[in-house]
Amino acid sequence: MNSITAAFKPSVGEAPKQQGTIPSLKLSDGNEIPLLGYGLGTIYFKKNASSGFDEATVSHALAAIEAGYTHLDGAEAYANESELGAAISRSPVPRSSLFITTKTSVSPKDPSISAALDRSLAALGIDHVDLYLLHHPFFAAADPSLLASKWAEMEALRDSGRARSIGVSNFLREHLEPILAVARHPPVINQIEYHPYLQHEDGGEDLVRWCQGKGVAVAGYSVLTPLTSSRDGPVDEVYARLAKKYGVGESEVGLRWALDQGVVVITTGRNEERLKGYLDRVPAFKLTPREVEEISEAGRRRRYRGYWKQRIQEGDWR
Ligand SMILES: NC(=O)C1=CN([C@@H]2O[C@H](COP(=O)(O)OP(=O)(O)OC[C@H]3O[C@@H](n4cnc5c(N)ncnc54)[C@H](O)[C@@H]3O)[C@@H](O)[C@H]2O)C=CC1
Ligand SMILES: O=CCc1c[nH]c2ccccc12
Repeated sequence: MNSITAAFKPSVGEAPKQQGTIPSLKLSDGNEIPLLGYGLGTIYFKKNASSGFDEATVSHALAAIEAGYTHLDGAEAYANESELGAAISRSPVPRSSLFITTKTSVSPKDPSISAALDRSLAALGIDHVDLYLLHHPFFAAADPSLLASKWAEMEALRDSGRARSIGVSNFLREHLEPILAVARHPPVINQIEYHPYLQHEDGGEDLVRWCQGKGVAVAGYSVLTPLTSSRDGPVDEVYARLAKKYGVGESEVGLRWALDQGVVVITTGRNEERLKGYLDRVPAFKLTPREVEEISEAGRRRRYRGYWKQRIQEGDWR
């Protein structure tokens, strides 16, 4: 067992973890990231037409923080960084106990990553983010040399202290290699869609293990896809059996499948009971390597991608 999976297993012979406390993973730059995060990308509400500010989003983010989620995942593209900022400032949890991620979509219209981070910090009402990510590699589709040059801009943000850690999202090996070849501060994490129906093993290549082997941690989003947008599939029987065995919900089995591979999980939701249940139950059990593989094996019988399909079809990616 590696130090990552050890960190999220039930403690044996250690002081019991405080209920609702989420263990962390040490990143390659020495900073720590809580293994379970709450995302603001997929809780949509209509913005109030007059103020352009959505109180319902603030309430849900605040409820997540109050439940014990200290890792919050945002992005400039989600257009709700002000709402996340309001939740941060209204919450009783000190800023120093929170881990705030946001992301930039590098666009030809707005090429300065430093200016993008300043906009995000202003909207969030904070002076640094814990993790700043390049949201996707599409900006470099026509000119791959942009991967290294934009990464140098990210490194300057880390040097400035405005981003404590820097990483990428939706990157494949072909996008990471040119960066790893020249980086002073290599990306600490790659946040990707990861679930049993999208295991990134194309052509015998295992992107998750490849990243981890290079010191780039993996964070998974849409981990619960078999229970949400791609239901009635081949993993259902295994989820149901393991949920019964461990006395937990199927969502919790799905989350553990990723965590037990050392993958940080970004989930979300508006159902407070379900979210609190994750904090209570997910750290309290662990799948065996055989059970993880059983889910993976069943998942390989279906292929499904929820995000970024259109950009891939347009040839920005594969
Ligand atoms: N970097 C990127 O390109 C992307 C990042 N993300 C980040 O990840 C976060 C989470 O993404 P999701 O796909 O929403 O994650 P997810 O796969 O964890 O799904 C969360 C949803 O599943 C529902 N759910 C949980 N258990 C269920 C069950 N048993 N039956 C039915 N529904 C159930 C929850 O209510 C919630 O709405 C986003 O908010 C965003 O922050 C998401 C997409 C792309
Ligand atoms: O981050 C990925 C998915 C997502 C959710 N909401 C938005 C808004 C704009 C771009 C991407 C996304």
